[in-house]
Amino acid sequence: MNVLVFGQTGQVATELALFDGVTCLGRADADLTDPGACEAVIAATDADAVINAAAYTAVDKAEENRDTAMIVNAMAPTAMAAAAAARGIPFVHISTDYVFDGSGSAPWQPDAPTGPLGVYGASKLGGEKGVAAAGGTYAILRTAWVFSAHGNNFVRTMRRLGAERDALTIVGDQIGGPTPARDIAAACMKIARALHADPSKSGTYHFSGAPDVSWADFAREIFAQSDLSVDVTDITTDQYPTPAKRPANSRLNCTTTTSAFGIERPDWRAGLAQVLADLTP
Ligand SMILES: NC(=O)C1=CN([C@@H]2O[C@H](COP(=O)(O)OP(=O)(O)OC[C@H]3O[C@@H](n4cnc5c(N)ncnc54)[C@H](OP(=O)(O)O)[C@@H]3O)[C@@H](O)[C@H]2O)C=CC1
Ligand SMILES: Cc1cn([C@H]2C[C@H](O)[C@@H](COP(=O)(O)OP(=O)(O)O[C@H]3O[C@@H](C)C(=O)[C@@H](O)[C@H]3O)O2)c(=O)[nH]c1=O
Repeated sequence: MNVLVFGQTGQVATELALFDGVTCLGRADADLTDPGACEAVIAATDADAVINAAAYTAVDKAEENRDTAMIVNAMAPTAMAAAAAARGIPFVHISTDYVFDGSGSAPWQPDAPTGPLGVYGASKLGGEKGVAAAGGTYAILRTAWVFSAHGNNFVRTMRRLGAERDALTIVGDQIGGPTPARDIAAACMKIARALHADPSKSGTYHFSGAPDVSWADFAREIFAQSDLSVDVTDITTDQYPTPAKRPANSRLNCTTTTSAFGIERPDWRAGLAQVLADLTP
């Protein structure tokens, strides 16, 4: 199957590029600040499916760059979904746990009420709504806390800070499932194939790594597996002020992803070991 991917340099796009039949589009091929250009690329493609792995992902910066975040994360995916619908090919769109308000402690079901706390989450929710309303075959795959050997992510941040300091304070009251980018790429490919065969599987799905942990415990595991001796102290969200609010409860219930596509939650600790091996020269 030939698959057109928006995104080239990002964590998930880099992993998607490793699959046969995938063509990745960078900014020079399709700039998401120009939704019409994204639409035109799909109108001209002979691909069997489209995956959108590009997004404005700078959570704090989005607070002051609302317009760009909205165009890239809401308007561009909406235009892509319309173009894919017009061509009759499935569209897989990646979204985020940050569409939820983080209340409670139960894992969020895909049809649970949304309530983004910041601009990034609101812009991603706008994209979800546009994709679902476009009338084509689609999957919205919400994931969380993505990490890989390249790009910006918590693992690389912790490795950098851990090399400089012997003690860190990390938020311990935000809980979620760290997710290896490699597993997200594999899930997107499997879902694209399944939708191609059976459009009735269209809908919103969840996919995150297991077990759920706090950022502080995620950091502890990163240091343990890296043989770095760093003392991690839990702090509360209030003690780590940021421009954008983050959800306290980012747990995602992924059962419908397993029942519809046979995709299980990956153990992120194994994914972390792979990523650290890739990072070590
Ligand atoms: N990172 C995370 O922790 C999480 C991510 N997600 C979602 O997963 C998906 C993939 O995220 P991830 O791989 O981490 O993303 P990255 O932040 O690693 O990469 C973002 C990608 O989007 C591209 N991009 C940004 N703006 C534009 C633009 N205007 N035109 C063209 N390309 C653009 C970037 O290209 P360039 O290098 O040119 O800027 C880059 O390739 C996104 O939908 C994200 O919202 C969901 C949950 C968690
Ligand atoms: C660096 C650092 C961060 N933190 C906290 C801040 C925050 O609550 C948490 C994670 O910080 P980050 O800024 O790396 O994570 P953040 O950019 O918020 O990550 C999010 O990115 C977007 C794209 C998503 O879609 C989400 O799923 C999620 O992965 O760790 C500390 O407590 N101490 C520290 O020293």
